[in-house]
Amino acid sequence: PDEDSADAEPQLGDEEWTVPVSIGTPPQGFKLDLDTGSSDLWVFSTLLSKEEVNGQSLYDPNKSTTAAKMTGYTWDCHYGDGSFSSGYIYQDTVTIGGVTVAKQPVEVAKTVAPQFTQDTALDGLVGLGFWTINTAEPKKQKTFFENAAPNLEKGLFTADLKHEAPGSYNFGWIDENAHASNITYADVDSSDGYWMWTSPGYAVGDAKGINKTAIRGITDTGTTLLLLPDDVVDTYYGQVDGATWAEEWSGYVFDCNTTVPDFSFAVDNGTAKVTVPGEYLNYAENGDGTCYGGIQSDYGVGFSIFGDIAIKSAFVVFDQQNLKLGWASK
Ligand SMILES: CC[C@H](C)[C@H](NC(=O)[C@@H](NC[C@H](O)[C@@H](N)CC(C)C)C(C)C)C(=O)N[C@@H](Cc1ccccc1)C(=O)OC
Repeated sequence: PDEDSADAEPQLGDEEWTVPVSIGTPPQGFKLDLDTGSSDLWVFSTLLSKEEVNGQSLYDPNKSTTAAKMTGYTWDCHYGDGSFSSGYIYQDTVTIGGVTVAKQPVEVAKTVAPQFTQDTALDGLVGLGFWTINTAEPKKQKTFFENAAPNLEKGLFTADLKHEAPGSYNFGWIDENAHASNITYADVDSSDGYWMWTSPGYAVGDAKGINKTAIRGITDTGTTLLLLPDDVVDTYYGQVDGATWAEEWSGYVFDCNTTVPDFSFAVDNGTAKVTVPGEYLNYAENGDGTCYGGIQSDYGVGFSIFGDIAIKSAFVVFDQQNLKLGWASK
């Protein structure tokens, strides 16, 4: 079907993926990070002081004939990585991958954290979580997808991120050519507003069976790494020669020449599993001959996070209509 697809460009060495988004009339173009771990659509704007802008594209509602200020509304985001952004809200026409939503609440940034100012690769976020964690006041607003879903063939979207290559997000349809195996679905618990699910277990390297231990976590396209419970992380690095937890990097590191084993997590009752190649788990060079692992601890978050390192190892279906999360190899 001519349903809709948005190419996702990998940025900064697979740290984040952005897609082209147009807002307003005439359309103003932006590179936004589709983030299933949050539910606010916000964009750098002309309201920002110039010290907080570093080349990002700025949305100017005064230049859009379809912009309408939502008087009295504000928004205020605080992310798990300590970053933040806040401002006012306009309704305007938003188009992503051929899907257009008129009157989409567009949160315009008046303040952004230094992490965002420094991140020249993105102009804002498109939250694809559930509206219950949208931060708009006095009334929470629906996400772009929740507003678009009624006009889509299916109430789902898919993420097909790739290692150091452009990926794609599709809205409303499943591209059967994009995945190799059957799609195995897990139940989603949306009560915290995230795409929360439970993996029944994991395996390190080419181990045949799985260690049966429940891993409850969210699938978050906006988080780069794979953050797991300490016992799983310790078991994994127990099989990585010379891996140690380094205070200075506040994480597990190992010699860059180390062969790093695959990591697999089970879906459903363990019948299916997703294998993250060891190559993806040697995430980044620290510059001193040690490399930073793609698997790290979820300590302090309260749940695990299946971030981009896991997502780019599979074809993922975010089925909001049936509250299911589908995983397939590709
Ligand atoms: C803006 C609000 C959204 C929903 C925010 N979401 C998040 O922080 C989740 N996703 C994080 C984002 O994907 C982030 N990495 C995107 C980049 C570009 C900033 C985390 C939990 C994996 C959140 O839950 N914030 C928590 C604060 C928090 C969360 C987790 C850990 C610590 C602190 C909050 O505001 O709760 C009311």
